[in-house]
Amino acid sequence: MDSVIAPLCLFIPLNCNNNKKKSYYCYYNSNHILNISFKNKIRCSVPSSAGIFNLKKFTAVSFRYDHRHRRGSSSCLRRAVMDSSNSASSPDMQKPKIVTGPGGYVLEDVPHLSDYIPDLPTYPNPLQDNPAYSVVKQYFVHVDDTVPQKIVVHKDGPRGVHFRRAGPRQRVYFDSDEVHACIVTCGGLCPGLNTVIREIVCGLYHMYGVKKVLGIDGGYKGFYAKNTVHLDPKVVNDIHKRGGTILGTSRGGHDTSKIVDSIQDRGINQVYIIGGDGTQRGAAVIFEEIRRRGLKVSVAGIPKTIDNDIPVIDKSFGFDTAVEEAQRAINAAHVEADSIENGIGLVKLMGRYSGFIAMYATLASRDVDCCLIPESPFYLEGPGGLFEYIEKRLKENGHMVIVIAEGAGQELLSESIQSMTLKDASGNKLLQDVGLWISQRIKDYFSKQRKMPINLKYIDPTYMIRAIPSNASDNVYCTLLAQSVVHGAMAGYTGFTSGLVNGRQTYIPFYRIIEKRNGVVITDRMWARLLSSTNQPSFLCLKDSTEDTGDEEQSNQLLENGHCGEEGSLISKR
Ligand SMILES: Nc1ncnc2c1ncn2[C@@H]1O[C@H](COP(=O)(O)OP(=O)(O)OP(=O)(O)O)[C@@H](O)[C@H]1O
Ligand SMILES: O=P(O)(O)OC[C@H]1O[C@](O)(CO)[C@@H](O)[C@@H]1O
Ligand SMILES: [Mg+2]
Repeated sequence: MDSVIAPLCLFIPLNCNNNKKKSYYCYYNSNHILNISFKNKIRCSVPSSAGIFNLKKFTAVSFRYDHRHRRGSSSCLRRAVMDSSNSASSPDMQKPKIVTGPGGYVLEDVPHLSDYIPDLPTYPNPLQDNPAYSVVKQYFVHVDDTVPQKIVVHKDGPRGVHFRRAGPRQRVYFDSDEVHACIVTCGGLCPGLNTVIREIVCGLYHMYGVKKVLGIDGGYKGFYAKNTVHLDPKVVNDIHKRGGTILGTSRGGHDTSKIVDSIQDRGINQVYIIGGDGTQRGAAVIFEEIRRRGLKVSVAGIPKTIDNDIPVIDKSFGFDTAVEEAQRAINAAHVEADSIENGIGLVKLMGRYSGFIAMYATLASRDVDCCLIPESPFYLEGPGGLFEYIEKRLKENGHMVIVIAEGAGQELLSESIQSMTLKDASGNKLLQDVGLWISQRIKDYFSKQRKMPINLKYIDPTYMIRAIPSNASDNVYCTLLAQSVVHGAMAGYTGFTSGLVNGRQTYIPFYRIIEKRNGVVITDRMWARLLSSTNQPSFLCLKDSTEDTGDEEQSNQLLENGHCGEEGSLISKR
């Protein structure tokens, strides 16, 4: 094994350490020369033959100059990656941590700081002395506790994939005084963002005695282009009562090396990243860069998306609040439609690629006659089409309510409107307004082709359902997520997202969260329930629904989520 011992203390020439705000990195180049650099500009080189290092095949390891150990004219570098066979840049480190056991047991484990930094000191968990927690029997989570992804299993089937159970560990990898945490929020708004921020700050402060917490202003770009704010329990005390995020958010602006430079320069060692699928992708590359540089920095994600499109987890926070708020719009649409002859109430709800909000709002409301989502293609004219169904409903009932997700029918829009390929700053496709488009098509059809007077009221509560504070149950959920993520980072886990799986808090490796997008499975029972509640056409001919569509994603989801045969779980996305 090409084992290399770096000295705990390294003397840096005087001209390199005269500014406390600067960070110095040391890289071994291919000739085994130690390069000391500031912001990637090499300042001086020390040949390994100086006898300090015993280097063999050792590349791309970085050290952070630690100002706290500065003594006179000499400086001390933190002991970092020592073993080239286990170095942060080794391909082995990039592989998922899979642990297998008897009966087809699989643990998809999360990375740990000790995977790439040996000999890290541990400390007793300060919670053991906290009067609030010390009375709780078995408060600490057993190291071997894991949570199954599939809870519906057959007698002879494999035990399947598991995730590490979240919660406080007996020993932690950070001394409380050493922790310098930061929190960032990215992507679109979602009810509960402020609650998660509040509970991370309060969790760090009250459970672990951490006093240094920074808020990054305005999403990823805030790391290098904006100011930071100090956060403590007093600052965040009331923020859960407000919608939005006190930190601000943004799309785009993810520059990995600038972000990690900023983390290093500020001496941050716990990074809490709240955001959706794009944000978690960004978090994964930040984690990889941090690991490549061999830094003792935990990177933890908290999944956020109003669209509920993040896989593996039961649901995302703020989703229930959004569905509840959507009820108000649907109710208004129903009242309007019911009060006039041939009234049609049309409500557009969020859901770029996934129709969960529309589906759950429809199911909850019972006033909706037709729900249109991106996962279920539909057509307007001809037998079995939307227009035919609207006419039938109006004749039967005198009014009707339609809910449409913003991503539904986009293929129809691009046929009639010249296709636009505009994208937002994060690269997400900008959608055309399906609500306005379909309103016009319905009006045109009934006035011009059917000569039938209708009264259509279009309600677009898009931003109203995500700009509000979270409701009571989402507040509790946000608290559990925030505390789980704090326990995980303190325990030295990194490169993970904290999420609810089958009702239990878990740590999920980033690659599982970002590998695919979750959507409504239209061959699933939940969609069948919706169809039977609205009585709308499925817009599928019999051939389509019985034929194997070859959509592996959908069939996998059906099996993976334990949907077959499982009844009664309110939190699963069935
Ligand atoms: N593949 C990626 N690699 C690195 N960063 C990314 C990637 N995708 C997105 N990001 C960054 O993540 C941030 C948020 O992404 P995005 O705007 O897609 O929102 P999101 O997190 O998916 O949330 P939502 O879609 O729920 O609003 C942006 O700053 C974007 O630059
Ligand atoms: O207008 P913005 O802020 O980009 O957000 C709109 C998008 O955000 C989402 O709510 C996802 O966060 C999508 O449903 C929607 O398309
Ligand atoms: Mg997204």
